[in-house]
Amino acid sequence: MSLPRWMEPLLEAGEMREIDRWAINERTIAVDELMERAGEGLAGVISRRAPAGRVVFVCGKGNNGGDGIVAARVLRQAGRDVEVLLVWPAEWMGSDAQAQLKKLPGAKPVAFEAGRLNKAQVIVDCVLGTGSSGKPRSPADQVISEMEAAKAPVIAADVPSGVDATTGEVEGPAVHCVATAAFHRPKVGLWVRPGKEYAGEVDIVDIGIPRGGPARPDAGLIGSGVLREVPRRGATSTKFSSGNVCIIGGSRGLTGAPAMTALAAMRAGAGYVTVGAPASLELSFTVRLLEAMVVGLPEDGDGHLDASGLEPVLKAVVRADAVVLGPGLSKNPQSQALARAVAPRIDVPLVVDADGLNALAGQLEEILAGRRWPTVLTPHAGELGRLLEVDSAEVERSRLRHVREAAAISKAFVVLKGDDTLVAAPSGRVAISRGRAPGLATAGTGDVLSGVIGAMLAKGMPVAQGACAGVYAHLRAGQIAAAPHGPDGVIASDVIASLPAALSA
Ligand SMILES: NC(=O)C1=CN([C@@H]2O[C@H](COP(=O)(O)OP(=O)(O)OC[C@H]3O[C@@H](n4cnc5c(N)ncnc54)[C@H](OP(=O)(O)O)[C@@H]3O)[C@@H](O)[C@H]2O)[C@@H](O)CC1
Ligand SMILES: [K+]
Repeated sequence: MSLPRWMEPLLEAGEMREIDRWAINERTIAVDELMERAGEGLAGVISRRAPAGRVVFVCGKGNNGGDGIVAARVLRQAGRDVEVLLVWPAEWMGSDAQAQLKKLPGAKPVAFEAGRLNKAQVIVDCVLGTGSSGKPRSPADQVISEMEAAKAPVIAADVPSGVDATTGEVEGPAVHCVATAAFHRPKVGLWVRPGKEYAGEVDIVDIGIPRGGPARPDAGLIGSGVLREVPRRGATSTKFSSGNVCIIGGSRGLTGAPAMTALAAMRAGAGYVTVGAPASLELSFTVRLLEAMVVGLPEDGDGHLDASGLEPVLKAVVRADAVVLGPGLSKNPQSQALARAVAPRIDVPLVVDADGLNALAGQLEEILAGRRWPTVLTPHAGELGRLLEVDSAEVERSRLRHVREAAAISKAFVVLKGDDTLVAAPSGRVAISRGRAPGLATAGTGDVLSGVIGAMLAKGMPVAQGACAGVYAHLRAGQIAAAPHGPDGVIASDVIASLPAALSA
């Protein structure tokens, strides 16, 4: 199935190779023609981003190196001071790259030497591209470390060397680039951390591959078009048709979380919001949430939801169109047992967040197996690690693999939060947020996200679309909240207040 209109496709290395092969074999476009356009495009990116000074190209033996040699020729012909350094002996290079070497005017390429990087105003990384696999091996590893240590900014051809184009994983040395010239389409690894941190700005270079190629990408960026899919209020709307969200959570000391989830759901357009929380805490919600309903639920006498509350919870959610389970729930064993009992019994779309997720740790498959309605899980790396029983550092190393694994096991849609928020479907499809909203790096913004997604699902959006609309609106609200004074000092309440503007754009 092709990606929805609001997703901008990203390619894995294998998919790019398939497209290249198709263009060459089926559309009779010669490799050197593709390489010529890639090199010209790369030269254009260099001219725009680094218009003056010496350009030092560091070229590997594959076609990525060939692209660099074309760009070096184009810039030399335009009068730029250009040097080409080869990582491997010229005779080891692929035939297409060797052919380009012969066309290079001016000084011959020389073997790589770290000292030569000192004279560069800009370094162009053409060592490894989509043909690379695994940790960089010698001599590429040493060269990559030297480029990383050099003072001059680095621009990458197609993908920063050391970054896995398909996964964004970085197993050994890699180069932090100010920009990456992505040929044909950006590769997935440019948008997934840690690879994303190395890619810098991503400039897309058209290399003349026609439409209609063979690859059916399964990953893409969430585009602004997703907000056009959000149902809007109209003349015949009622508070119920706008979306009825019920939030179950809260505990002594953790009343802010469900309150923010509720406010976020309302600001994202839900017309009717209920908070179900420990009975002794009812007043704190009543005074804060003027527009929401509050239902006091059985508790242990110390402000924690009690496992005996299953039936009252099911009663509280009976008219809801979507439920958010977990904000402020706490790790109290009784409350966790309640969450495990409630999750399979909710017959509307369910968002599980925060301590609701911790309740599912290690039992994802069993607990969610009985659900007949879609589920969205919204973990950060630590919570995903607990769900899958792996270290959070391991999740951070391979974010794409782990989010897909959790979605496959749980049959839920999994939203792995971060600057590169990843939304994985059980099918393996992944939608990726562009990110770049540092204002969101503060307490409570996760509670806001679960409320926004809850509102989208309550409005009846299909689950993948609703989750992505929620992620996009939340991101944009984070950017709007930071606009007047920068990201520092943004608090989650500012993000909530910015949601209507984010959704109206
Ligand atoms: N195909 C096309 O039509 C077009 C492709 N285009 C461009 O080509 C790029 C892909 O080119 P590519 O496939 O030649 O591979 P590329 O990334 O240059 O180098 C791989 C070389 O490195 C080696 N190597 C591998 N892993 C390694 C490691 N871990 N550590 C060290 N070395 C390693 C491996 O050799 P090995 O030692 O494994 O035999 C191989 O020689 C793509 O990104 C785009 O820029 C454009 O020009 C448009 C047309
Ligand atoms: K590269």
